[in-house]
Amino acid sequence: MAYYLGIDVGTSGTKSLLIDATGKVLAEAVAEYPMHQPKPGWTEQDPEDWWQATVATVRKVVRKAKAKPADVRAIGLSGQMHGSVFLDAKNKVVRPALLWNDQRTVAECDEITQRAGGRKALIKMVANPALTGFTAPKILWLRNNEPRKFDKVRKVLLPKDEIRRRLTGEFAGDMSDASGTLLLDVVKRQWSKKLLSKLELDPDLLPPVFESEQVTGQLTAAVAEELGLSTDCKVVAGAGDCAAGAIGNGVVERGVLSTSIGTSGVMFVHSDQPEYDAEGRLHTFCHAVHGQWHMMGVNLTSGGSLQWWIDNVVQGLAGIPKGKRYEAATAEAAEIAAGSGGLSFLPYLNGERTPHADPSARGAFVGLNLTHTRAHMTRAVMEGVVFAMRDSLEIIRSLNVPVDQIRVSGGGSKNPLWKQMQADIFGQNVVTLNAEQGPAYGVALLAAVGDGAYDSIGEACKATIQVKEQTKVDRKAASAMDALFPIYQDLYVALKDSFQKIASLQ
Ligand SMILES: Nc1ncnc2c1ncn2[C@@H]1O[C@H](COP(=O)(O)OP(=O)(O)O)[C@@H](O)[C@H]1O
Ligand SMILES: O=C(CO)[C@@H](O)[C@H](O)COP(=O)(O)O
Repeated sequence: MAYYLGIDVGTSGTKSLLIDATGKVLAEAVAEYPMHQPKPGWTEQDPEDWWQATVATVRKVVRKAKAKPADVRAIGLSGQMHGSVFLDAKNKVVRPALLWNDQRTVAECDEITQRAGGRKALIKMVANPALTGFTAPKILWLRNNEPRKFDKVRKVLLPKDEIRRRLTGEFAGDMSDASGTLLLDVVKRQWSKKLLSKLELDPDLLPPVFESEQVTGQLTAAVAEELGLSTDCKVVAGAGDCAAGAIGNGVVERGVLSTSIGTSGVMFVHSDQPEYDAEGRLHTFCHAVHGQWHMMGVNLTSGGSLQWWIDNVVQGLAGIPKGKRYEAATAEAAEIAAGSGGLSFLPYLNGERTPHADPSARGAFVGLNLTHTRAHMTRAVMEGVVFAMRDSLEIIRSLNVPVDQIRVSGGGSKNPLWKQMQADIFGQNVVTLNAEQGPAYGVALLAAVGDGAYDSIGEACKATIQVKEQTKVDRKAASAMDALFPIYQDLYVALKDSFQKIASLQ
Protein backbone atom coordinates (compact mmCIF):
# COMPACT_ATOMS: atom_id res chain seq x y z
CA MET A 1 0.00 0.00 0.00
CA ALA A 2 1.15 3.58 -0.62
CA TYR A 3 -0.29 6.03 1.90
CA TYR A 4 0.40 9.74 2.30
CA LEU A 5 0.15 11.79 5.47
CA GLY A 6 -0.84 15.47 5.60
CA ILE A 7 -0.20 17.50 8.76
CA ASP A 8 -1.61 21.03 9.17
CA VAL A 9 -0.33 23.02 12.16
CA GLY A 10 -3.35 25.35 12.42
CA THR A 11 -4.10 28.12 14.88
CA SER A 12 -6.87 26.34 16.73
CA GLY A 13 -5.25 22.91 16.47
CA THR A 14 -3.21 20.46 14.43
CA LYS A 15 -4.99 18.23 11.93
CA SER A 16 -3.45 15.09 10.48
CA LEU A 17 -4.92 12.88 7.81
CA LEU A 18 -3.92 9.85 5.83
CA ILE A 19 -4.87 9.30 2.18
CA ASP A 20 -4.20 6.49 -0.26
CA ALA A 21 -2.75 7.06 -3.72
CA THR A 22 -6.24 7.65 -5.17
CA GLY A 23 -6.78 10.52 -2.72
CA LYS A 24 -9.28 8.63 -0.54
CA VAL A 25 -9.16 9.82 3.09
CA LEU A 26 -8.47 6.80 5.32
CA ALA A 27 -8.34 8.52 8.70
CA GLU A 28 -8.14 11.98 10.24
CA ALA A 29 -7.57 13.43 13.70
CA VAL A 30 -7.41 16.85 15.35
CA ALA A 31 -5.78 17.99 18.60
CA GLU A 32 -6.47 21.51 19.85
CA TYR A 33 -4.28 23.95 21.80
CA PRO A 34 -4.66 27.48 23.12
CA MET A 35 -3.58 30.79 21.60
CA HIS A 36 -2.13 33.02 24.30
CA GLN A 37 -2.75 36.77 24.38
CA PRO A 38 -0.36 38.24 26.97
CA LYS A 39 -1.45 41.80 25.96
CA PRO A 40 -4.14 43.18 23.62
CA GLY A 41 -2.91 42.66 20.08
CA TRP A 42 -0.22 40.14 21.07
CA THR A 43 -0.71 36.48 20.09
CA GLU A 44 1.64 33.63 20.94
CA GLN A 45 1.81 29.84 20.97
CA ASP A 46 4.24 27.32 22.39
CA PRO A 47 5.85 25.28 19.58
CA GLU A 48 5.92 22.32 21.99
CA ASP A 49 2.08 22.31 21.87
CA TRP A 50 2.26 21.96 18.07
CA TRP A 51 4.67 19.05 18.41
CA GLN A 52 2.59 17.23 21.03
CA ALA A 53 -0.51 17.69 18.84
CA THR A 54 1.42 16.40 15.81
CA VAL A 55 2.54 13.25 17.62
CA ALA A 56 -0.94 12.59 19.06
CA THR A 57 -2.78 13.07 15.75
CA VAL A 58 -0.29 11.15 13.61
CA ARG A 59 -0.34 8.19 16.00
CA LYS A 60 -4.13 8.30 15.97
CA VAL A 61 -4.50 8.27 12.15
CA VAL A 62 -1.88 5.55 11.73
CA ARG A 63 -3.74 3.43 14.30
CA LYS A 64 -7.21 4.18 12.86
CA ALA A 65 -6.11 3.29 9.30
CA LYS A 66 -4.25 0.21 10.57
CA ALA A 67 -1.30 1.40 8.47
CA LYS A 68 1.92 -0.61 8.61
CA PRO A 69 5.09 1.52 8.99
CA ALA A 70 6.22 0.87 5.41
CA ASP A 71 2.79 1.91 4.01
CA VAL A 72 3.26 5.60 4.81
CA ARG A 73 5.61 6.67 2.02
CA ALA A 74 5.68 10.43 2.47
CA ILE A 75 4.49 13.31 4.65
CA GLY A 76 3.43 16.81 3.59
CA LEU A 77 3.50 19.70 6.05
CA SER A 78 1.23 22.74 6.16
CA GLY A 79 0.81 25.35 8.86
CA GLN A 80 -0.34 28.76 9.95
CA MET A 81 1.89 31.22 8.09
CA HIS A 82 4.22 34.02 9.26
CA GLY A 83 4.76 32.75 12.86
CA SER A 84 8.30 33.03 14.21
CA VAL A 85 10.00 30.14 15.99
CA PHE A 86 13.26 31.48 17.42
CA LEU A 87 15.84 28.70 17.98
CA ASP A 88 19.17 28.92 19.82
CA ALA A 89 22.37 27.00 18.99
CA LYS A 90 20.95 23.90 20.68
CA ASN A 91 17.64 24.21 18.78
CA LYS A 92 15.77 25.24 21.92
CA VAL A 93 13.09 27.91 21.50
CA VAL A 94 14.20 31.16 23.17
CA ARG A 95 10.61 32.41 23.69
CA PRO A 96 7.06 31.50 22.60
CA ALA A 97 6.37 31.99 18.89
CA LEU A 98 4.76 35.25 17.73
CA LEU A 99 1.82 34.44 15.45
CA TRP A 100 0.42 35.65 12.11
CA ASN A 101 -2.22 37.78 13.84
CA ASP A 102 0.16 39.43 16.34
CA GLN A 103 0.08 43.21 16.08
CA ARG A 104 3.03 44.37 18.20
CA THR A 105 5.38 45.22 15.31
CA VAL A 106 4.06 48.57 14.02
CA ALA A 107 7.41 50.33 14.70
CA GLU A 108 9.36 47.51 13.05
CA CYS A 109 7.19 47.72 9.91
CA ASP A 110 8.12 51.39 9.67
CA GLU A 111 11.76 50.52 10.27
CA ILE A 112 11.73 47.92 7.47
CA THR A 113 10.05 50.30 5.02
CA GLN A 114 12.57 52.99 5.82
CA ARG A 115 15.63 50.69 5.66
CA ALA A 116 14.37 49.31 2.32
CA GLY A 117 14.28 52.83 0.87
CA GLY A 118 10.50 53.27 0.97
CA ARG A 119 7.38 51.21 0.28
CA LYS A 120 7.89 51.06 -3.50
CA ALA A 121 11.48 49.85 -3.15
CA LEU A 122 10.37 47.23 -0.61
CA ILE A 123 7.62 45.92 -2.90
CA LYS A 124 10.18 45.71 -5.72
CA MET A 125 12.40 43.50 -3.55
CA VAL A 126 9.82 41.18 -1.94
CA ALA A 127 6.53 41.91 -3.79
CA ASN A 128 4.72 43.05 -0.64
CA PRO A 129 4.59 45.94 1.83
CA ALA A 130 5.55 45.45 5.50
CA LEU A 131 2.57 44.23 7.54
CA THR A 132 2.53 43.57 11.26
CA GLY A 133 1.72 39.87 10.89
CA PHE A 134 4.70 39.05 8.66
CA THR A 135 7.86 37.38 10.02
CA ALA A 136 10.58 39.95 9.27
CA PRO A 137 9.04 42.58 11.60
CA LYS A 138 8.87 39.92 14.33
CA ILE A 139 12.62 39.27 14.01
CA LEU A 140 13.32 43.00 14.29
CA TRP A 141 10.94 43.24 17.25
CA LEU A 142 12.99 40.62 19.09
CA ARG A 143 16.21 42.47 18.24
CA ASN A 144 14.73 45.80 19.41
CA ASN A 145 12.88 44.60 22.49
CA GLU A 146 14.50 41.41 23.78
CA PRO A 147 18.11 41.84 22.58
CA ARG A 148 19.57 39.22 24.92
CA LYS A 149 17.19 36.63 23.53
CA PHE A 150 17.89 37.83 19.98
CA ASP A 151 21.63 37.33 20.49
CA LYS A 152 21.00 33.67 21.24
CA VAL A 153 18.96 33.08 18.05
CA ARG A 154 20.64 30.96 15.35
CA LYS A 155 17.59 30.00 13.24
CA VAL A 156 14.13 31.44 12.64
CA LEU A 157 11.59 28.90 11.41
CA LEU A 158 7.95 29.05 10.36
CA PRO A 159 5.56 26.82 12.38
CA LYS A 160 5.40 23.86 9.98
CA ASP A 161 9.19 24.06 9.44
CA GLU A 162 9.76 23.68 13.18
CA ILE A 163 7.67 20.49 12.99
CA ARG A 164 9.82 19.38 10.03
CA ARG A 165 12.97 19.97 12.10
CA ARG A 166 11.60 17.76 14.84
CA LEU A 167 10.53 15.07 12.36
CA THR A 168 13.69 14.97 10.25
CA GLY A 169 16.40 16.99 12.01
CA GLU A 170 16.59 19.17 8.86
CA PHE A 171 16.16 22.92 8.45
CA ALA A 172 14.05 23.62 5.35
CA GLY A 173 11.17 25.74 4.11
CA ASP A 174 9.00 26.12 1.00
CA MET A 175 8.36 29.05 -1.35
CA SER A 176 4.71 29.72 -0.47
CA ASP A 177 5.25 29.93 3.29
CA ALA A 178 8.58 31.76 2.87
CA SER A 179 6.73 34.44 0.84
CA GLY A 180 4.98 35.49 4.06
CA THR A 181 8.22 36.24 5.87
CA LEU A 182 8.71 39.40 3.74
CA LEU A 183 12.30 38.18 3.19
CA LEU A 184 11.72 36.16 0.00
CA ASP A 185 12.25 37.61 -3.45
CA VAL A 186 8.85 36.30 -4.54
CA VAL A 187 9.52 36.83 -8.25
CA LYS A 188 12.89 35.01 -8.28
CA ARG A 189 11.81 32.42 -5.65
CA GLN A 190 14.92 32.87 -3.46
CA TRP A 191 15.76 34.73 -0.24
CA SER A 192 16.27 38.45 -0.89
CA LYS A 193 19.95 39.02 -0.08
CA LYS A 194 19.36 42.70 -0.77
CA LEU A 195 16.67 43.14 1.86
CA LEU A 196 18.46 40.91 4.40
CA SER A 197 21.51 43.12 4.02
CA LYS A 198 19.50 46.34 4.41
CA LEU A 199 17.94 44.92 7.58
CA GLU A 200 21.36 43.71 8.82
CA LEU A 201 20.04 40.19 9.24
CA ASP A 202 22.33 37.17 8.83
CA PRO A 203 21.07 35.03 5.89
CA ASP A 204 22.06 31.94 7.92
CA LEU A 205 19.12 32.67 10.22
CA LEU A 206 16.88 31.30 7.45
CA PRO A 207 16.60 27.69 6.20
CA PRO A 208 17.10 26.66 2.56
CA VAL A 209 13.86 26.91 0.57
CA PHE A 210 12.37 24.31 -1.79
CA GLU A 211 9.42 23.91 -4.15
CA SER A 212 6.47 22.35 -2.36
CA GLU A 213 6.66 18.75 -3.62
CA GLN A 214 10.44 18.46 -3.25
CA VAL A 215 11.74 16.02 -0.64
CA THR A 216 13.55 17.77 2.23
CA GLY A 217 14.47 14.76 4.41
CA GLN A 218 13.32 11.53 6.05
CA LEU A 219 12.12 10.71 9.55
CA THR A 220 14.78 10.24 12.22
CA ALA A 221 14.92 6.79 13.79
CA ALA A 222 13.60 8.02 17.16
CA VAL A 223 10.65 9.85 15.59
CA ALA A 224 9.81 6.97 13.24
CA GLU A 225 9.59 4.70 16.27
CA GLU A 226 7.49 7.20 18.26
CA LEU A 227 5.01 7.66 15.39
CA GLY A 228 4.85 4.04 14.27
CA LEU A 229 6.35 4.92 10.86
CA SER A 230 9.48 4.01 8.91
CA THR A 231 12.77 5.90 8.50
CA ASP A 232 12.17 5.54 4.73
CA CYS A 233 9.21 7.92 5.08
CA LYS A 234 10.03 11.11 3.16
CA VAL A 235 8.99 14.61 4.19
CA VAL A 236 8.25 17.01 1.31
CA ALA A 237 8.59 20.79 1.58
CA GLY A 238 4.81 21.35 1.84
CA ALA A 239 3.19 24.79 1.92
CA GLY A 240 1.81 27.60 4.03
CA ASP A 241 -1.79 26.85 5.01
CA CYS A 242 -3.29 29.22 2.42
CA ALA A 243 -1.47 27.69 -0.57
CA ALA A 244 -1.92 24.18 0.90
CA GLY A 245 -5.65 24.86 1.34
CA ALA A 246 -5.82 26.07 -2.25
CA ILE A 247 -4.18 22.83 -3.47
CA GLY A 248 -6.69 20.92 -1.31
CA ASN A 249 -9.40 22.92 -3.08
CA GLY A 250 -7.90 22.20 -6.49
CA VAL A 251 -7.07 25.87 -7.12
CA VAL A 252 -4.29 25.33 -9.63
CA GLU A 253 -5.51 27.42 -12.55
CA ARG A 254 -6.74 30.91 -13.30
CA GLY A 255 -10.45 31.62 -12.85
CA VAL A 256 -10.95 29.64 -9.65
CA LEU A 257 -11.08 31.41 -6.29
CA SER A 258 -11.04 29.66 -2.94
CA THR A 259 -12.28 31.06 0.33
CA SER A 260 -11.45 29.79 3.79
CA ILE A 261 -13.13 30.62 7.07
CA GLY A 262 -10.67 29.30 9.65
CA THR A 263 -9.53 31.44 12.57
CA SER A 264 -8.61 33.84 9.75
CA GLY A 265 -10.56 34.50 6.54
CA VAL A 266 -8.80 34.02 3.22
CA MET A 267 -9.71 34.88 -0.39
CA PHE A 268 -7.16 33.17 -2.68
CA VAL A 269 -6.71 33.40 -6.47
CA HIS A 270 -4.19 31.61 -8.63
CA SER A 271 -1.98 33.56 -11.05
CA ASP A 272 0.39 32.38 -13.78
CA GLN A 273 2.75 35.26 -13.12
CA PRO A 274 3.33 37.65 -10.22
CA GLU A 275 0.36 40.07 -10.22
CA TYR A 276 0.00 43.02 -7.87
CA ASP A 277 -2.59 45.21 -6.27
CA ALA A 278 -0.91 48.62 -6.68
CA GLU A 279 -2.18 49.67 -3.25
CA GLY A 280 -0.62 46.60 -1.59
CA ARG A 281 -3.91 45.49 -0.01
CA LEU A 282 -3.65 41.97 -1.45
CA HIS A 283 -0.57 39.79 -0.87
CA THR A 284 1.41 38.52 -3.86
CA PHE A 285 3.00 35.21 -2.84
CA CYS A 286 4.47 32.11 -4.51
CA HIS A 287 1.93 29.33 -5.02
CA ALA A 288 2.71 25.75 -4.02
CA VAL A 289 2.78 24.95 -7.75
CA HIS A 290 6.17 25.24 -9.46
CA GLY A 291 6.55 28.59 -11.24
CA GLN A 292 3.09 29.83 -10.25
CA TRP A 293 1.96 32.58 -7.89
CA HIS A 294 -1.18 33.73 -6.16
CA MET A 295 -2.83 36.80 -4.72
CA MET A 296 -4.84 36.77 -1.54
CA GLY A 297 -6.67 38.94 0.94
CA VAL A 298 -6.62 37.93 4.61
CA ASN A 299 -8.93 38.90 7.47
CA LEU A 300 -7.47 38.32 10.89
CA THR A 301 -10.52 37.35 12.94
CA SER A 302 -13.08 35.51 10.83
CA GLY A 303 -13.94 32.14 12.40
CA GLY A 304 -12.13 33.71 15.34
CA SER A 305 -14.96 36.24 15.72
CA LEU A 306 -17.61 33.55 16.01
CA GLN A 307 -15.37 31.61 18.38
CA TRP A 308 -14.96 34.75 20.55
CA TRP A 309 -18.73 35.42 20.47
CA ILE A 310 -19.62 31.87 21.45
CA ASP A 311 -16.89 31.45 24.08
CA ASN A 312 -17.53 34.78 25.80
CA VAL A 313 -21.12 35.78 25.23
CA VAL A 314 -23.48 32.99 24.17
CA GLN A 315 -24.78 31.25 27.29
CA GLY A 316 -26.43 27.87 27.74
CA LEU A 317 -24.04 25.76 25.69
CA ALA A 318 -22.32 24.05 28.63
CA GLY A 319 -24.15 20.73 28.21
CA ILE A 320 -23.51 20.59 24.44
CA PRO A 321 -20.38 18.72 23.24
CA LYS A 322 -17.69 21.14 22.04
CA GLY A 323 -17.88 19.98 18.41
CA LYS A 324 -21.64 20.74 18.27
CA ARG A 325 -21.61 24.19 19.91
CA TYR A 326 -21.18 26.15 16.70
CA GLU A 327 -24.17 24.46 15.09
CA ALA A 328 -26.25 24.96 18.24
CA ALA A 329 -25.34 28.64 18.54
CA THR A 330 -25.85 29.41 14.86
CA ALA A 331 -29.18 27.56 14.52
CA GLU A 332 -31.08 30.50 16.00
CA ALA A 333 -29.27 32.92 13.65
CA ALA A 334 -30.67 30.96 10.70
CA GLU A 335 -34.18 31.99 11.84
CA ILE A 336 -33.35 35.69 11.35
CA ALA A 337 -33.76 37.29 7.92
CA ALA A 338 -30.67 38.23 5.90
CA GLY A 339 -29.34 41.61 7.02
CA SER A 340 -29.80 40.94 10.77
CA GLY A 341 -32.48 43.62 11.05
CA GLY A 342 -30.03 46.33 9.90
CA LEU A 343 -27.40 45.39 12.48
CA SER A 344 -23.75 45.50 11.37
CA PHE A 345 -20.76 43.83 13.00
CA LEU A 346 -17.15 44.82 12.26
CA PRO A 347 -14.93 41.76 12.87
CA TYR A 348 -11.75 43.70 13.66
CA LEU A 349 -11.28 42.21 17.13
CA ASN A 350 -7.50 42.01 16.78
CA GLY A 351 -6.92 44.76 14.23
CA GLU A 352 -7.24 43.97 10.52
CA ARG A 353 -5.07 43.20 7.50
CA THR A 354 -7.10 43.30 4.21
CA PRO A 355 -8.10 45.88 3.08
CA HIS A 356 -7.42 47.97 6.20
CA ALA A 357 -3.86 47.19 7.34
CA ASP A 358 -4.67 48.66 10.74
CA PRO A 359 -3.55 47.11 14.03
CA SER A 360 -5.74 49.63 15.91
CA ALA A 361 -9.01 48.63 14.23
CA ARG A 362 -11.48 47.17 16.73
CA GLY A 363 -14.69 45.14 16.70
CA ALA A 364 -18.09 46.84 16.83
CA PHE A 365 -21.83 46.21 16.64
CA VAL A 366 -23.50 49.19 14.99
CA GLY A 367 -27.23 49.74 14.56
CA LEU A 368 -28.60 48.00 17.66
CA ASN A 369 -32.22 48.68 18.57
CA LEU A 370 -34.62 47.27 21.16
CA THR A 371 -35.97 44.57 18.84
CA HIS A 372 -32.60 42.92 18.38
CA THR A 373 -31.95 39.62 20.13
CA ARG A 374 -28.92 37.43 20.65
CA ALA A 375 -29.90 35.61 17.44
CA HIS A 376 -29.66 38.89 15.46
CA MET A 377 -26.24 39.50 16.99
CA THR A 378 -24.97 35.99 16.15
CA ARG A 379 -26.18 36.44 12.59
CA ALA A 380 -24.57 39.90 12.38
CA VAL A 381 -21.23 38.40 13.51
CA MET A 382 -21.42 35.81 10.72
CA GLU A 383 -22.49 38.38 8.11
CA GLY A 384 -19.78 40.83 9.21
CA VAL A 385 -17.12 38.15 8.70
CA VAL A 386 -18.32 37.55 5.12
CA PHE A 387 -18.58 41.29 4.40
CA ALA A 388 -14.91 41.55 5.38
CA MET A 389 -14.15 38.78 2.86
CA ARG A 390 -16.20 40.59 0.21
CA ASP A 391 -13.87 43.56 0.67
CA SER A 392 -11.05 41.33 -0.68
CA LEU A 393 -13.27 39.96 -3.45
CA GLU A 394 -14.13 43.49 -4.62
CA ILE A 395 -10.40 44.26 -4.95
CA ILE A 396 -9.77 41.01 -6.84
CA ARG A 397 -12.67 41.78 -9.21
CA SER A 398 -11.47 45.37 -9.68
CA LEU A 399 -8.09 44.02 -10.89
CA ASN A 400 -9.96 42.12 -13.63
CA VAL A 401 -8.81 38.78 -12.24
CA PRO A 402 -11.44 36.30 -13.48
CA VAL A 403 -13.52 34.64 -10.76
CA ASP A 404 -15.48 31.98 -12.65
CA GLN A 405 -15.93 29.66 -9.69
CA ILE A 406 -15.81 30.16 -5.91
CA ARG A 407 -14.82 27.13 -3.80
CA VAL A 408 -15.54 27.55 -0.09
CA SER A 409 -13.61 25.80 2.68
CA GLY A 410 -12.33 25.99 6.28
CA GLY A 411 -14.06 25.06 9.54
CA GLY A 412 -16.63 27.87 9.12
CA SER A 413 -17.75 26.79 5.65
CA LYS A 414 -18.94 23.46 7.08
CA ASN A 415 -21.80 25.49 8.53
CA PRO A 416 -24.67 25.62 5.96
CA LEU A 417 -25.70 29.13 7.03
CA TRP A 418 -22.17 30.49 6.56
CA LYS A 419 -22.00 28.76 3.18
CA GLN A 420 -25.29 30.34 2.05
CA MET A 421 -24.15 33.75 3.34
CA GLN A 422 -21.01 33.50 1.22
CA ALA A 423 -23.11 32.89 -1.93
CA ASP A 424 -25.50 35.75 -1.05
CA ILE A 425 -22.86 38.28 0.01
CA PHE A 426 -20.48 37.47 -2.87
CA GLY A 427 -23.46 37.51 -5.27
CA GLN A 428 -22.15 34.37 -6.92
CA ASN A 429 -22.95 30.66 -6.48
CA VAL A 430 -20.32 28.83 -4.39
CA VAL A 431 -19.28 25.18 -4.47
CA THR A 432 -17.95 22.69 -1.95
CA LEU A 433 -15.69 19.80 -2.82
CA ASN A 434 -15.47 16.12 -2.04
CA ALA A 435 -12.25 16.82 -0.10
CA GLU A 436 -13.20 19.08 2.82
CA GLN A 437 -9.99 18.95 4.80
CA GLY A 438 -8.29 21.88 3.04
CA PRO A 439 -4.62 22.35 3.93
CA ALA A 440 -3.95 18.86 5.38
CA TYR A 441 -5.43 17.28 2.25
CA GLY A 442 -3.46 19.64 0.00
CA VAL A 443 -0.11 18.69 1.53
CA ALA A 444 -0.98 14.97 1.55
CA LEU A 445 -1.40 15.38 -2.23
CA LEU A 446 1.97 17.19 -2.40
CA ALA A 447 3.50 14.21 -0.57
CA ALA A 448 1.96 11.87 -3.17
CA VAL A 449 3.46 13.98 -5.97
CA GLY A 450 6.84 14.01 -4.17
CA ASP A 451 6.71 10.21 -3.98
CA GLY A 452 6.00 9.95 -7.71
CA ALA A 453 2.36 8.82 -7.44
CA TYR A 454 1.44 11.71 -9.77
CA ASP A 455 3.54 13.59 -12.33
CA SER A 456 2.38 17.02 -11.22
CA ILE A 457 0.26 18.82 -8.65
CA GLY A 458 -2.24 19.72 -11.36
CA GLU A 459 -2.59 16.06 -12.27
CA ALA A 460 -3.01 15.04 -8.62
CA CYS A 461 -5.77 17.66 -8.14
CA LYS A 462 -7.55 16.65 -11.34
CA ALA A 463 -7.56 12.99 -10.29
CA THR A 464 -8.78 13.51 -6.73
CA ILE A 465 -10.82 16.70 -6.34
CA GLN A 466 -14.39 17.03 -7.57
CA VAL A 467 -17.18 19.50 -6.95
CA LYS A 468 -19.63 17.95 -4.48
CA GLU A 469 -22.42 20.48 -4.31
CA GLN A 470 -23.38 23.98 -5.30
CA THR A 471 -24.97 26.60 -3.07
CA LYS A 472 -27.00 29.00 -5.19
CA VAL A 473 -27.46 32.70 -4.54
CA ASP A 474 -30.79 33.52 -2.86
CA ARG A 475 -31.65 36.69 -4.79
CA LYS A 476 -33.78 38.22 -2.00
CA ALA A 477 -31.06 37.68 0.59
CA ALA A 478 -28.40 38.93 -1.83
CA SER A 479 -30.22 42.21 -2.38
CA ALA A 480 -30.60 42.69 1.41
CA MET A 481 -26.86 42.09 1.76
CA ASP A 482 -26.08 44.44 -1.13
CA ALA A 483 -27.99 47.18 0.69
CA LEU A 484 -26.00 46.62 3.88
CA PHE A 485 -22.52 46.24 2.33
CA PRO A 486 -21.85 49.95 1.57
CA ILE A 487 -22.95 50.78 5.12
CA TYR A 488 -20.53 48.16 6.43
CA GLN A 489 -17.77 49.70 4.31
CA ASP A 490 -18.55 53.24 5.51
CA LEU A 491 -18.41 52.21 9.16
CA TYR A 492 -14.66 51.54 9.21
CA VAL A 493 -13.99 54.90 7.60
CA ALA A 494 -16.27 56.65 10.13
CA LEU A 495 -14.80 54.84 13.14
CA LYS A 496 -11.12 54.72 12.16
CA ASP A 497 -10.06 57.69 14.29
CA SER A 498 -12.10 56.51 17.28
CA PHE A 499 -10.51 53.06 16.96
CA GLN A 500 -7.07 54.69 17.17
CA LYS A 501 -8.03 56.48 20.38
CA ILE A 502 -9.68 53.38 21.85
CA ALA A 503 -6.66 51.20 21.01
CA SER A 504 -4.34 53.65 22.74
CA LEU A 505 -6.38 53.20 25.95
CA GLN A 506 -6.17 49.42 25.82
N1 LIG B 1 -19.86 23.86 12.76
C1 LIG B 1 -19.36 25.06 12.65
N2 LIG B 1 -20.16 26.13 12.41
C2 LIG B 1 -19.65 27.38 12.28
N3 LIG B 1 -18.34 27.64 12.40
C3 LIG B 1 -17.52 26.62 12.65
C4 LIG B 1 -17.95 25.29 12.80
N4 LIG B 1 -16.87 24.52 13.04
C5 LIG B 1 -15.81 25.34 13.05
N5 LIG B 1 -16.19 26.60 12.81
C6 LIG B 1 -15.35 27.81 12.68
O1 LIG B 1 -14.12 27.40 12.12
C7 LIG B 1 -13.03 27.95 12.86
C8 LIG B 1 -11.88 26.95 12.85
O2 LIG B 1 -11.65 26.57 11.54
P1 LIG B 1 -10.35 25.73 11.13
O3 LIG B 1 -10.33 25.68 9.63
O4 LIG B 1 -10.39 24.46 11.87
O5 LIG B 1 -9.30 26.76 11.70
P2 LIG B 1 -7.73 26.92 11.87
O6 LIG B 1 -7.10 26.53 10.56
O7 LIG B 1 -7.56 28.36 12.15
O8 LIG B 1 -7.30 26.07 12.99
C9 LIG B 1 -13.58 28.26 14.24
O9 LIG B 1 -12.97 29.42 14.75
C10 LIG B 1 -15.08 28.47 13.99
O10 LIG B 1 -15.39 29.83 13.88
O1 LIG C 1 -2.01 34.99 8.09
C1 LIG C 1 -2.50 34.14 7.41
C2 LIG C 1 -2.18 34.07 5.95
O2 LIG C 1 -1.50 35.17 5.46
C3 LIG C 1 -3.42 33.13 8.03
O3 LIG C 1 -4.20 32.48 7.10
C4 LIG C 1 -2.65 32.14 8.83
O4 LIG C 1 -1.89 31.36 7.90
C5 LIG C 1 -3.49 31.32 9.78
O5 LIG C 1 -4.56 30.66 9.22
P1 LIG C 1 -5.69 29.82 10.01
O6 LIG C 1 -5.01 29.11 11.10
O7 LIG C 1 -6.74 30.74 10.43
O8 LIG C 1 -6.22 28.90 8.94
